[in-house]
Amino acid sequence: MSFPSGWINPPRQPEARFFEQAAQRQSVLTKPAGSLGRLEDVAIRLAGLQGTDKPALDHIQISVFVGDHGICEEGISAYPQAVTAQMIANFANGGAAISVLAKSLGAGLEVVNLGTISDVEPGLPGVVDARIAPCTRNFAATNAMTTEQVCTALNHGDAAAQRAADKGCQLFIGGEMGIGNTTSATAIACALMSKNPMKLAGPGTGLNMAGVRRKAEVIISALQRHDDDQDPMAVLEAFGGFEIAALAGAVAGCAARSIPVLIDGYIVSVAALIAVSQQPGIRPWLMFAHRSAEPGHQAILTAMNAEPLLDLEMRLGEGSGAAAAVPLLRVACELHNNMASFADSGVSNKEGSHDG
Ligand SMILES: Cc1cc2ncn([C@H]3O[C@H](COP(=O)(O)O)[C@@H](O)[C@H]3O)c2cc1C
Ligand SMILES: O=C(O)c1cccnc1
Repeated sequence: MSFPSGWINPPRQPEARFFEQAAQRQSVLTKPAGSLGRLEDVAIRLAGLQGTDKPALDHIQISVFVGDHGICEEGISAYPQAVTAQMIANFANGGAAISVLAKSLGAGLEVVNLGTISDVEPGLPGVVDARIAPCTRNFAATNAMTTEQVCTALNHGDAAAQRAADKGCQLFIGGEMGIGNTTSATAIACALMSKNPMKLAGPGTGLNMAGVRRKAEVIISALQRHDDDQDPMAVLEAFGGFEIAALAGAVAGCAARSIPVLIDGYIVSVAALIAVSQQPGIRPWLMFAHRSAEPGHQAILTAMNAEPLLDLEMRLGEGSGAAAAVPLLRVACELHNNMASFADSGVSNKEGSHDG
């Protein structure tokens, strides 16, 4: 199997003229310059990325990538691994946070099952069967994934980006579910950024202080085996997981298809960091929704020079933080598209004229 082209080739860059036009429009709307603060930036970003003078968010696609983690053998999560498969049914049955959010936003939702330890009932609506193996291998002992598995997962992510493109997606949100994946994500982040796991490891689903320490120690010893290779492929192979690799493939696939991506919390940000490490040209296509309560998130945001919109102390994942930011993005578009200009409204601008 070959790598998706978005993984190998740099994406097209968004065109400067749409950003410039949108910034120009913001400057003539009936408000003091800059007074809508970051809502102005959001509208300009979306207009620029969508290549339009009227940014819109009528077609939002959410793909939740799911996979189990061998590292759970080390006791690094507060929850049992069986929850991963159980949550697939919960996503499909509408009971998960992201299911409720997607419904309320009118967004498309699909769940990409990359492999779980426990069985998942076949034929659940909205679940894509992309099973690679029941679980990654325990990265405390060996590489989490083979090269082939990483490549397959990247392609599953790219396929999700293609499905989104086929539906005319204006904004893509990737989510994840996989008990143990904050450990995998932390190991990846530490490897890519040469950070100390004692600084980045956090409670995830709710470890106590001793649990967080133990989690950091597991990562420290795995990093020693890994021998400092910061190549994104090597890091994915070493630390997994299937859903994180697929997310990196989806982010790259969206950038390759000129689809803006709204990045969720800790785990999705790590997947974005992998994709950006592989292809720096992906970064302009990403917007960052929220700062997770997971303590390591800020370091990852800083590495990508990202200032997220929200800080609600959320720490769920599933794409929920990104979904929670969508109403704000929509408000930014409404204001941008529908406010009157000084010239149209007869309101005087700073210079006392109406033709601004
Ligand atoms: C019921 C439940 C629903 C979730 N939805 C997302 N996560 C989040 O928690 C997990 C990561 O935390 P850790 O590394 O500590 O296991 C991931 O599945 C993530 O998506 C959930 C966790 C649970 C328990
Ligand atoms: O911010 C996240 O993505 C997150 C944090 C804790 C657990 N699961 C996900």
